[in-house]
Amino acid sequence: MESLSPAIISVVPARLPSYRPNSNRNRKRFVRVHAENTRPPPSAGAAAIDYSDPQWKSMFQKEFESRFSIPHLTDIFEDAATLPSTFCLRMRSPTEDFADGYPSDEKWHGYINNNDRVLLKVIKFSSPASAGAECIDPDCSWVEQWVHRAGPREKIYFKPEEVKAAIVTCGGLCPGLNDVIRQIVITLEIYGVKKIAGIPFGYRGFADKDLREIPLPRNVVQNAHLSGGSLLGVSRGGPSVSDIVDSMEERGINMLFVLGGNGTHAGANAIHNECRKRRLTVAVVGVPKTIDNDILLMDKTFGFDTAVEEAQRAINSAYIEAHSAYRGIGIVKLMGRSSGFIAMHASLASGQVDICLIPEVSFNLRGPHGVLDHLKYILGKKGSAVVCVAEGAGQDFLQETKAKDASGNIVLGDIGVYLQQEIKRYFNEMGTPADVKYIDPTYMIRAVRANASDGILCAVLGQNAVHGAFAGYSGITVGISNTHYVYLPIPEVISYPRVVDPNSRMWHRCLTSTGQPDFL
Ligand SMILES: Nc1ncnc2c1ncn2[C@@H]1O[C@H](COP(=O)(O)OP(=O)(O)OP(=O)(O)O)[C@@H](O)[C@H]1O
Ligand SMILES: O=P(O)(O)OC[C@H]1O[C@](O)(CO)[C@@H](O)[C@@H]1O
Ligand SMILES: [Mg+2]
Repeated sequence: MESLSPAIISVVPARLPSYRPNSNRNRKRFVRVHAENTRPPPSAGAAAIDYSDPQWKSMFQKEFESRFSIPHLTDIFEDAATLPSTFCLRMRSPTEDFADGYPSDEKWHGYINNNDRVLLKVIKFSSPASAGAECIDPDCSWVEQWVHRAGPREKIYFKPEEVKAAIVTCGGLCPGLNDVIRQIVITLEIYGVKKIAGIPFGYRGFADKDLREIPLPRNVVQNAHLSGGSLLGVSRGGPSVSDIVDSMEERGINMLFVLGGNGTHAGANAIHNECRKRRLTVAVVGVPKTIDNDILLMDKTFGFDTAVEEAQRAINSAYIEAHSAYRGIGIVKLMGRSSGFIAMHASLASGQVDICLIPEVSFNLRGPHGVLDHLKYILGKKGSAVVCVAEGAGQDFLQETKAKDASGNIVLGDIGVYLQQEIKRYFNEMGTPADVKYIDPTYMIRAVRANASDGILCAVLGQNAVHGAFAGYSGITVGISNTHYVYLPIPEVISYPRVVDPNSRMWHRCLTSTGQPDFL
C-alpha cells in the first residue's frame, strides 16, 4: 500500500539547469537562470537543449506549455459531458421564483475562456547581470511564459446536484484558513451544490473512525472568517493515499479542496493521481496555505501579510523593552522553517530591527565580523538593539535533534533561546552585561484572523478553487501571479521550497534598513 510518507511520493518535475554566464559547458546549452527567490536545489536538473538551434525558443515554449498544462477530466474521459454553468455573475435576490437556486440565463456571465493565459514572468532583463535576472539563454532573450488563467468557465463538468464536495485543512495553522473555507462553501452553494462536508483534522480525518465529517452549510461558515485557526482543525501525518481515496469513494466525494503547504499539496497530487488510476470522476484542487510564503511562482500566499503585520507588535515590544532597559537587547523569533520571508518583511516594515537573521544567509556569531561584535557596536552607539531571527536560521549552531514531526519535517532547535544565551554569555564575559529579552510570538501570530488584504486574497482563491473544480480540472492549485489569478499544476509549485535570494533586491533593501553588515 502506498504510504503518505514525504519520502515516498516524488513530485519533483524535470528541470532545466541554471545558466552560469561564464561556464563553457553552459554556453552551448539551453539554459535557464531561475527567478529571484526560486532557485532549485543543486540536484534538480534535466536534459539540456542546444540553444544554438534556431528553434530553441519555440522548443522551450512548447516544453514550458506542456509542463504547465493542467490536468483535466477529459484526459481520461474524452467524452465527458458538459452542461452550461450554473454559476451566474448577475444574480437576483433568491425570492420564491429562484428558490431552487440562482438563474443562469443572463447574456453576460464574465466567464473565462479556457485559452486565456497569464504571463508568468513580466520583466524583460537585458543582461544576466541585472538584479534578479531570470535568463533562459546567455543573451537573456525575452521568452513568453504563459500559465492558465483562473476563473469560472461557461461549461461545467459536474452536475451540482451530483456533487459531494469536501474541504480539508492540513499542516500548521495560518491566518485566513476560515476565510477560504467560507468562500469555497459560498461559491459551491452558488453553483447549486447541496452536499458539502468538512474533513476534521487534516488527512487524518479520512481514516480516523472517531472523527466525523462536518456538514458545512452556509450558516455554519457565515462568520467563520471572524476568528483565526481552522474550524475544521488541522494535523500533520495521516493515512496512506490509498486509504484516503478509499474513504473518498465510500463517502461519495467527487470534489476535494485541499488547503495546505508543500506537504499537503504533495498529498493532494498523489490523491489526484490515485483517483485517475481508479478512473474516478473526481476533481482535487489545492489552495496553497503557508504562512512562511514558501510556495513557488506566486506573488504571495494568504496569511503572509497578516503574519508580517502581526509580527510588528512583537518587534515593537522588543524595541520598547530593549530601549527602556540599560544596555537592552530584544530578540524576536518569527516563523520560517526554510525561508526567511516573514523575518525579512517584518524587519523591513518595522524599521526597528538592527539585525535580521534568516535561514538563507549564513552568519558567524563570534569573531571580528560576527553578530556579537556587531551587537557590541550597536549597544555602544545606540544603547539598545533589536534582533529579528527566523526559526530556521543558524541551525548549524544547534545540536541536531534528529526528531521529526508526524509529517516527516525535521524538528528544529530553538535559535531564539540559543541566541539569548550566547548574547548574555558574551557580554558577561566582557564584564559589561546586557539585558536580553527574548520574545517568541510564533503561535500567537499564526492564530490571528486574516487582515483585510489577506481576507480578499482568501476570497478570490477560494472562489477560483471551486471554479477550477467545476471546469473539470484536477491536480491543480490556485495562486496569484503578477496580480492575476492562475491555475498551476501542483508539481510545479512544490518541487522545492521558495526561499529568499540573498542577492535579491528585497534582501538588500532589508539590509539597508537594518544597517547590518555581512556576518562572515
Ligand atoms: N510528500 C508527501 N506526499 C504525500 N503526503 C504528504 C507529503 N508530505 C506531507 N504529506 C502530508 O501532508 C500533510 C501536511 O504536511 P506537512 O505537515 O508537511 O504540512 P504542509 O502542508 O507542508 O504545511 P506547513 O506549511 O504548515 O508545513 C500531512 O498529513 C502529511 O502526511
Ligand atoms: O509547530 P507546528 O505546528 O509543527 O508548526 C511549526 C511550523 O509551521 C510553519 O509555520 C509552517 O506552517 C513552519 O515555519 C514552522 O516550523
Ligand atoms: Mg511544509
